[in-house]
Amino acid sequence: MKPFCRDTWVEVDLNAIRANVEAFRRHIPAATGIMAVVKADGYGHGAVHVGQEALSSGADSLAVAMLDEAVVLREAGITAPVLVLGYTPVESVAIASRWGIELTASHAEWVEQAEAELTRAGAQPIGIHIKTDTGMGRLGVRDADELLQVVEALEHSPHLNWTGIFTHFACADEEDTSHARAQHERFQALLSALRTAGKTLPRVHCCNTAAAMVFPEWGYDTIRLGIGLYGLYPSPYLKQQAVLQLTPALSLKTRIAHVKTAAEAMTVSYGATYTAKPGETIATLPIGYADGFSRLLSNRGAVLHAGSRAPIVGRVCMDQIMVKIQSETAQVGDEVVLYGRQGMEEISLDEVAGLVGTINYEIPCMLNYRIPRVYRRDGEVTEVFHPLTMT
Ligand SMILES: Cc1ncc(COP(=O)(O)O)cc1O
Repeated sequence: MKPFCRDTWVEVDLNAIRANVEAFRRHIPAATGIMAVVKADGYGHGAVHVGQEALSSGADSLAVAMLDEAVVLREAGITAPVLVLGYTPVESVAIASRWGIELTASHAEWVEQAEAELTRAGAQPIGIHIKTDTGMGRLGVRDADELLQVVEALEHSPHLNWTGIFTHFACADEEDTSHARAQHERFQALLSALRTAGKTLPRVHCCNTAAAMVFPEWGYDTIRLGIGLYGLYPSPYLKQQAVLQLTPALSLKTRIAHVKTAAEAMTVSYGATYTAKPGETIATLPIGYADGFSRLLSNRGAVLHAGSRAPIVGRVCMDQIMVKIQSETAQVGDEVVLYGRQGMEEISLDEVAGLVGTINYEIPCMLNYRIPRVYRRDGEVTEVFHPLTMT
């Protein structure tokens, strides 16, 4: 039995994941590692499968946003180092200890509370990376005094090992590099302050995809590779620069569920915002905004059928969309590409992001539990994972 009962699915090309890791491997210094960022369920691609492929392709650790995401990786049998990049409530630190997961600290009080919690729980020690805020304005210590307070709190915490220090760039994907350079200078000053205070530095990291592309020499001990792992560029500017050749890993596909040719003028979908002319062929596809296919694509987006673009007509519904098919021979069951390539045509995540007024990062992250993920290697299906039925 097919593991899913609606003909709409994501395809993830594991060869592309491997190729993207190898492209960065060739670009960054040999001594710099690769931490594959698989938060948000691997940017919608599937954290476990992408994490495993990244680790077998040259990455040596993984990163996620929250502890729950890290536990999923461990429950799937992944034993590589996993870092939680976001804030973890102190009440949960014993879970990190149980699964051997590294956490991020941004202030000394959290360290003291975490130590007390681990002592209370009789837990094993965990690794801690200190986050420094050099200009992202999100999490992290802001100056050398704060940083030294966190280091000293860690030095007085038998259950917390200082295993890393990092910062995150806000503008490394932009043509103007002044903000990124200023952040890097602040980061270097913080590292110098630690050395002056006689501290031995643990793993140091700062680069996201954009910084790794533009400033590979800032790789330090590891880069944190997110969007580039999935074959997407951090910005239109860096896509145009094409410092690296990346291969998009995700496609979104479906099959025609219904097709008709208008005998006379015919309105389509809620609000009757589109009127098909006599002779136009309209196909109905089983995907909608409840799947994470944006309603902003109503009367704006397009799909690929028989190697041609077919415009979305009428409003995107919760579970279905309608498209104006070019070919006379369209049939129920024909494959349609919503994101990705078909023949010589492509609908890129960049194009879709532009149509809905967001960035390419958000588009795959929106695809939710209703859409099964089909993994392919060398063109063959290796596994199907359906979040709706396989929890
Ligand atoms: C702290 C942190 N680090 C790294 C990333 C990955 O960024 P890209 O997807 O742009 O590579 C995200 C993030 O929040």
